[in-house]
Amino acid sequence: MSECRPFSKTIGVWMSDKKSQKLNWKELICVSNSHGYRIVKLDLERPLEEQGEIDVFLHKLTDVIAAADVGDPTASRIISNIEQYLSNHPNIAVIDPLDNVRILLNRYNYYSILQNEPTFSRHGIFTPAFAEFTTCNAQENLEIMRQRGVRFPIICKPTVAHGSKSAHEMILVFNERDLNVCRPPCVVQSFVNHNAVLHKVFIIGNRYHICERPSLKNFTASEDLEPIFYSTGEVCKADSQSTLSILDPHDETDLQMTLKEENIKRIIRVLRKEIGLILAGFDVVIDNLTGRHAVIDINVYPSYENFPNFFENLLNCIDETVNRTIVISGDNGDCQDHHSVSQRLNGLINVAFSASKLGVTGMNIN
Ligand SMILES: Nc1ncnc2c1ncn2[C@@H]1O[C@H](COP(=O)(O)OP(=O)(O)OP(=O)(O)O)[C@@H](O)[C@H]1O
Ligand SMILES: O=P(O)(O)O[C@H]1[C@H](OP(=O)(O)O)[C@@H](OP(=O)(O)O)[C@@H](O)[C@@H](O)[C@@H]1OP(=O)(O)O
Ligand SMILES: [Mg+2]
Repeated sequence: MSECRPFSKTIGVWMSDKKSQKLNWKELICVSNSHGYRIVKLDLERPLEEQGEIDVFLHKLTDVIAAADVGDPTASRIISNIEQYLSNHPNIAVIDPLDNVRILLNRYNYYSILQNEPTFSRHGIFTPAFAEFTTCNAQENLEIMRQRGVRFPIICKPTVAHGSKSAHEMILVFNERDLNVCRPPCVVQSFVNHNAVLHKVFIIGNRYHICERPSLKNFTASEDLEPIFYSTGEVCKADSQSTLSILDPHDETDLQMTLKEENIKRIIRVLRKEIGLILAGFDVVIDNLTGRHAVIDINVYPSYENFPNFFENLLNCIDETVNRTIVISGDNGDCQDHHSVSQRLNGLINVAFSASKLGVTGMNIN
């Protein structure tokens, strides 16, 4: 931890009550203070100008942006006040810029970014085929699926990826007969059998942590199976014990599938370049037939569960962003360089790893 020094800068923080209650504020304040920052909790109901000067705006506004996008007047007012405030104070470091966050609010948008990434396929990385339904017309939707190569079984996911409990309500559909359970606007995606293992990657700037979670067992298309409704939280949290995660006996004998660390780094680089978030996460499953890595979800400012030294890493990243300074370690040794944020997000240099019982942590991927 850095040595104590007087506070020279202020971090204004806002996140939902749900997220705020999970946050260890004491530790955030302590680590921030040791880096020379004071923490101010912002009240979005009051003018930001009245809440003191800030140097950093650290937020998770997904819920509010999502509500504003569907016309909620309070949320719209809050977002436009924040945008006005940030445009009046261009020197505030925003983690993360609202426009970048918006990209991840829509599943169709971010799957399209992943699908269009030319370097992925040669490294065995893909996003499963997907399509968007905007109406309830089952015949039309079937045709859309055919055109886009989406095959049963499918997972139907709300198009809006964040901002409410309902964003995480999923449906597994096994045949065209049951396509009418899909409620638009939604994205349907081909199901990838992955032996019920989910790899979650949490990213803080140039640092990341990978951990394993339970996931869905293997399925095939079937005329007999009824749709399965589930919420991500019931199946894919560290302590979830869903029967949907119990492999069938014949699945147990399948080959073990290994996560390719190199591929995780490739995905991180692409996300930085195309989406440009400092605080993000994504989920990967490994196709149990081909070993290819499927990116099935990207998240804004996720839970960071078990991320080693989360606050220290966060503050280091904030320091780098505020100072627009990074240490680049390459073959020619360490050097200091000054970059704009976008240049910084595009840079790719060095990696060092430390394995832990809880997962794998990578450092300095840029
Ligand atoms: N294409 C797929 N193939 C196989 N399983 C999938 C696929 N898409 C999603 N899943 C399963 O459904 C779960 C939820 O999907 P997804 O990650 O898209 O939802 P989410 O609610 O956005 O998740 P999170 O809470 O991590 O943000 C995944 O963790 C995985 O178990
Ligand atoms: O609820 P948890 O603590 O598990 O965190 C979840 C987080 O909720 P939070 O915003 O309250 O942190 C979710 O945010 P929204 O999509 O709803 O905005 C999303 O990022 C999930 O991926 C996180 O789950 P994890 O990826 O870690 O499984
Ligand atoms: Mg998600």
